[in-house]
Amino acid sequence: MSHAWWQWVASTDSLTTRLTRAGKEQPFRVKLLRQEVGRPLPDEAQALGIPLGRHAWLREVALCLGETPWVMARSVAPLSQLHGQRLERLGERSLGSWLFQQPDLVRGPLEVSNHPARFAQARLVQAELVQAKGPWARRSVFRHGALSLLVQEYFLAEMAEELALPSR
Ligand SMILES: C=C(O[C@@H]1C=C(C(=O)O)C=C[C@H]1O)C(=O)O
Repeated sequence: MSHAWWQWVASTDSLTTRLTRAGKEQPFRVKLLRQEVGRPLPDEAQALGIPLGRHAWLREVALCLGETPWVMARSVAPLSQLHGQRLERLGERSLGSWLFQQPDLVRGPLEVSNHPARFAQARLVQAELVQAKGPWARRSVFRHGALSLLVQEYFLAEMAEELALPSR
């Protein structure tokens, strides 16, 4: 992985904040693609340490600068661990704006994938505006009290283009 991408993929602070800064004069926007209760995919359930088939809150967004999606994201939280956080009310506010306000927040290790296209398409709604293609994907589990929240992020080729990042 190039150093330029490492600065993004390995960062553990708020991606929302980084994107907002990198986008300069372009406005940062969370485009909500899908938010529902459903069953996590097997590897998502495994990452969360929950049995297969348990219901979870699922959220898929495109993180955009101006009209261009730079990152697609899919987040998963076990329904049984949600007590009053009202995450479904986030709408187009960034999940990070809530997460990084939690004083007890702990972020688990980052997993990185360099085959995100296949990985992403199996998960993300095929948004009419973008096929989730890009060089890198990452995910980690955030813990806040009894809540575990899996956040998966797919860095898109458009972001590489706009920031003149290397292909990998
Ligand atoms: C975890 C963060 O929140 C971002 C915002 C998301 C959302 O609004 O659904 C999903 C993934 C993250 O990239 C962050 O900003 O680091």
